[in-house]
Amino acid sequence: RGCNLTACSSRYVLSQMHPMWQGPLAVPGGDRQSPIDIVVRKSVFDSQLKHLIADYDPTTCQQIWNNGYSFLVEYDDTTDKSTLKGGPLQDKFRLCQFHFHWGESNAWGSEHTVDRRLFPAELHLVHWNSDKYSLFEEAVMEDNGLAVIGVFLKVGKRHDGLQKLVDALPAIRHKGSVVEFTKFDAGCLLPNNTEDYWTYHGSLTTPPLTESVTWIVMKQAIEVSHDQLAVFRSLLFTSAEEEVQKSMVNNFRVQQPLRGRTVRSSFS
Ligand SMILES: NS(=O)(=O)/N=C1/NCCS1
Ligand SMILES: [Zn+2]
Repeated sequence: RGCNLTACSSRYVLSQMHPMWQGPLAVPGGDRQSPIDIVVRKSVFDSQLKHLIADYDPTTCQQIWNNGYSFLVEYDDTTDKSTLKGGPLQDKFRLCQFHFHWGESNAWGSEHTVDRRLFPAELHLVHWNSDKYSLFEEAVMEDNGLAVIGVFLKVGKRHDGLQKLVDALPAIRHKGSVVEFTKFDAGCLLPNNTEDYWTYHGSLTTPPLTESVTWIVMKQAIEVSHDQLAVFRSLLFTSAEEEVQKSMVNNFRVQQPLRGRTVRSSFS
């Protein structure tokens, strides 16, 4: 169970596609696409924004796999055991998976930017609205269906919580490989400061690119070591059968027009 990057039919014409995970350049009628650049001085402080309440149960962690775009850690989302509430959200959202986007070098890799500042990688914790819908696949099509927390990664000290995940990557080098991965607390990947975030209405950045996401982008990055990031780059886009192996790097989407949207901040 749990959602994944591929388990949804994309309704966009393939011919408009970039490399598969880029999605089409312009989504037909898309006026709330992601990712975007967050222009700090144009963000609007909203005192009504609450604390984020992430309550993740490590026993709901099930597997880690390479889906050919990224690697994802999937959670059992058949009950409300790992949930996100508060922040900009009116409802309770269930954690279904998390994954990352990164570059071939530490100079770039994140999908969102802050005043054009790029980070070497970005974590996405994907949740769906379990107050209103009963499956991810349902929620993914609805305006208020999803909530994704974005956390920037920067190069610094080793992240001890991340290491368990890094150690599992060699076993899922190829597209389509999956291994059991349990008792992982996704909360350990959140920054110490979860009070300060930006939030805006946007879309998934990989197919189906649906405009169903309340984005919550944390102001504080987490630190990971250079070597930990290097292991991300040892993954492959390609399956074991393919002749030409392509390293899994630069799996981020190009930034999308803001189209008049307001980015709100939880801090002034
Ligand atoms: N990168 S993302 O989290 O916005 N895209 C997704 N597509 C399907 C599940 S999450
Ligand atoms: Zn993502």
